[in-house]
Amino acid sequence: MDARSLWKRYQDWLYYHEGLGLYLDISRMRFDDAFVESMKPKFAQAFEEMKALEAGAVANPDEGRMVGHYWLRNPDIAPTPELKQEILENLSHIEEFAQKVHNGTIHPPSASKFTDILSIGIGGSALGPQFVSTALAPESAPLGIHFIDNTDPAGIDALLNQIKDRLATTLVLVISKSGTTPDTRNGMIEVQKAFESMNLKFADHAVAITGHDSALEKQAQKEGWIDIFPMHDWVGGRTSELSGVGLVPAALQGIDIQGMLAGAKEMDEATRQPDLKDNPAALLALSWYFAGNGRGEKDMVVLPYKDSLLLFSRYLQQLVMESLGKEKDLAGNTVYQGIAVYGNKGSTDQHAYVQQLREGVPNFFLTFIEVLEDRQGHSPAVEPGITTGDYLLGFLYGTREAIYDNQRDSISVTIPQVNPRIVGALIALYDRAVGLYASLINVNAYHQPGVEAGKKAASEILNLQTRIMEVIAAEGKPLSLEELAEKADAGDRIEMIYKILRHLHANGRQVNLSGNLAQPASLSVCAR
Ligand SMILES: O=P(O)(O)OC[C@H]1O[C@H](O)[C@H](O)[C@@H](O)[C@@H]1O
Repeated sequence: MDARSLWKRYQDWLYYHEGLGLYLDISRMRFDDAFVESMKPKFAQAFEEMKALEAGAVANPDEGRMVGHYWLRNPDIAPTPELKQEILENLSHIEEFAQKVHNGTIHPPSASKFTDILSIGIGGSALGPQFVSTALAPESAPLGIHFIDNTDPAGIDALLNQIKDRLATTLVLVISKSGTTPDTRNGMIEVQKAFESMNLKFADHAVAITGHDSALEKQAQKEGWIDIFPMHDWVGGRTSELSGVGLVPAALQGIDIQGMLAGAKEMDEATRQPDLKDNPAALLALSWYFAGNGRGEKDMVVLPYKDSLLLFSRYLQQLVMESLGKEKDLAGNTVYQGIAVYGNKGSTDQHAYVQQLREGVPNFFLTFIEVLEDRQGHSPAVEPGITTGDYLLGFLYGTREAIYDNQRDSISVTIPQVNPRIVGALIALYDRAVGLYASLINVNAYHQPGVEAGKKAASEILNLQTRIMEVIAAEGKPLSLEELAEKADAGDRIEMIYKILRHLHANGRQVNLSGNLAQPASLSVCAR
């Protein structure tokens, strides 16, 4: 297509949201009118399903749950007055709590104010808060935030070392919708021990954000933690940033959570439009469907050309891949659906993998995110009349042109600046795009059966470790791996037994291994 035709296509398909100052350009997705026509019946159904979802239908049939994250930013559309009331009360509770922490009404036993937040959570109980903190935390945030989002002992040590002098003034958020995620429970136990080692009462520093009646809620109540914020079963982890999961840490950092909610609400109104061309989420879903032939045949590469949006791609990985990456569709067909997401940040990534995107395997489509405001304040020239921000613009659009010239498609989202309203709007835009796309491919976007399989397998490995340790302790003399597996009635798990013993040995724990670690059959093990 020549420049003139491209310019016309750009204008024909340009979406602009005046209130938010957000542009969406899908002109570099090379679909034709026939494709758009062919998709209209699917979109009509998708809009119907989305309307029912927002009205309180059980849109998550596999778990028998409603899907209500849109109600969080517009309680008026909640399906019952009780739900509306709960949402409003929870929001007031969050704002009052943050205010009391900021003014010292709520403070640690030995100081007038809390100085730091330690957030312990994983998946949707971490990725949203991490993305928003990186994007929006003010330089002068009243409290700094730190995240334990994994059960890595060294990672926990590194973080605790970082804040050890401020533990006495640290507020701990334990975030877990289920209240039973092992990684989060482990992090909490290690942090509790750190507090106890410094004669600090953990409960005087702890807040729970968790599902009603969860094990975590019961623990927080029993131990008298500072506060508990409820999570509803109709908000999934990956769509929980505008629930207490995201709003409590954001408010504590002095981020304008009402602005986030307002931006999301404004975007939700835009993505309710039944006309494809007036609906930015539908335009995204159309582009994704086209790119991957409705089967995720191409990966979604997300490239924000702004450091503060660094974690947006990581946030989208969970939102997109945990929602769409499903083996079965709603009719029970095996479909192996999904869209792989990766990315980091623009211009930086041009020096990493953009080489492959430009010339290599064409198995992706790019999403550029352009922020019009370069910075707060004046930019010096790095060349006559040229600033660093001009370079960023040049690199973004230069890359867009270079890949398009080599038949690689891209979407461009342009926002005026990174602020709470716009971040809220971006979250809402992708919530809806994923929901519409899920309808187009007929999958349930709101459950995650695959994750349970992983958790189950992990607990079986831990049970095996307990079993073999019991056998080793009882035996009292060296055992070969074969003998140990036999006695533990785990003959088919001998390789895992070897790996468990290798890990214990590497950490100097409980077992003595003799023989050559590289020749497992030579090994014999006895209790330390
Ligand atoms: O918030 P939690 O219940 O601890 O769950 C944390 C995460 O666990 C699993 O990985 C789920 O698939 C995620 O959707 C969830 O965000």
